[in-house]
Amino acid sequence: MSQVVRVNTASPYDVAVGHGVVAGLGEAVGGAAKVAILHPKVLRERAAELAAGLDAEVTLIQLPKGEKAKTTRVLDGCWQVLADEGFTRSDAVVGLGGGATTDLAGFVAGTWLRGVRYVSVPTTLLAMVDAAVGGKTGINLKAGKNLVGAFWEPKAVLADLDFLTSLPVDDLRGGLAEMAKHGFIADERTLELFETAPDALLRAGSDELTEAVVRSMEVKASVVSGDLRERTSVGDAVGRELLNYGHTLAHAIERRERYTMPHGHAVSIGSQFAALLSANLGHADAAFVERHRSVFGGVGLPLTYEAGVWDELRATMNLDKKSRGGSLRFVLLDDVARPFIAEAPDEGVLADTYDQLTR
Ligand SMILES: NC(=O)c1ccc[n+]([C@@H]2O[C@H](COP(=O)([O-])OP(=O)(O)OC[C@H]3O[C@@H](n4cnc5c(N)ncnc54)[C@H](O)[C@@H]3O)[C@@H](O)[C@H]2O)c1
Ligand SMILES: O=C(O)C(=O)C[C@@H](O)[C@H](O)[C@H](O)COP(=O)(O)O
Ligand SMILES: [Zn+2]
Repeated sequence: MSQVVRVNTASPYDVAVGHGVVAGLGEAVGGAAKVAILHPKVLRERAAELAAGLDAEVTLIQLPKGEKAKTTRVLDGCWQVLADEGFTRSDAVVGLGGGATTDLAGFVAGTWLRGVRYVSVPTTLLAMVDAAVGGKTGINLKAGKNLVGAFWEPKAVLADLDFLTSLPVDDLRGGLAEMAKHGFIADERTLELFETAPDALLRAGSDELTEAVVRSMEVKASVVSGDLRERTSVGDAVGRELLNYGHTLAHAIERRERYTMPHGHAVSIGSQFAALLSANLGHADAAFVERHRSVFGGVGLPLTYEAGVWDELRATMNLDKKSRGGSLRFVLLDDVARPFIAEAPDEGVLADTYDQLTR
């Protein structure tokens, strides 16, 4: 079984999803004479197998694990390798790994010679449904998450579900957090799957997980097709910022944790905060807040965070990309698929909402 989800931006591309779709890598690199495959250590054997199957001179670049790949030092190291190997504008970069790998690899591709062909091969659930699709690439700084980056779209995304069989269950959970987010922002059926089959969603290879993955990719593809560069949120007409639901607090927590908390886990906590804030601003009702707890909590994701650290988190949020001038902006929901932007919410309400989250 394999399916294709189309991303309809100015440079359209396909996301192939199914078992064995990584076999399409040769075609996706489009006749490049040199190909660099960036991958974490855990995928070194798969990277070597894929390299052997390509009709190109392949350079394997092993990256540090997880967020440690998204640094200026690693980025500089990758540029040096491409320079040493003589990569030109007709060559290609492949990101084989989770979202940390695809964020870094996409940025390497987008910046080398001001941009070369990029192919994304996501190998975690989170990367398949979110990070590998949509062209956001970048790295973290000590000052904050994803503060440096660029929009650089892949020529193709190959989401091979076979990779999920080796993924630890906690990494599956991280992907489920972004999928639950996609459910709340746009897709009631996804939420039903979380509510009726949470155990099946935690099992690589289940029909329920495959259905939810494809639905999630469709949500992501549809939003980025309408607003690739995150420019159109005005008043209640919310563009790509919709995909940032739960991320304002999540990114501040990740920074506070020095990027050791998995992104999806932070998104789960941040989404609880977003639901509570919406209720406290008089929008969502108590049942909607409770639905967040049961959907994210039902697959074992965290729902609360430490008391007494609001001031630090709040200061980090000033650099959130949705902020304008000194004002915070939050993407919130009245209900499923009913978004609005909360501009500069009252600071007292924000602090009280955080207090509720810590209980
Ligand atoms: N660009 C975007 O639109 C976007 C969207 C969502 C998240 N992100 C970013 O994605 C990152 C999180 O991605 P993630 O959750 O995939 O984390 P990750 O990339 O750190 O991967 C999690 C772990 O799984 C390992 N791994 C990868 N594939 C494996 C496999 N098939 N089997 C066993 N282990 C495997 C990795 O080496 C890592 O240790 C964050 O940096 C986040 O900011 C980006
Ligand atoms: O694709 C998007 O747009 C998103 O916001 C998806 C998020 O899940 C993702 O974590 C993204 O990297 C956040 O982007 P940022 O612009 O807030 O750094
Ligand atoms: Zn995210």
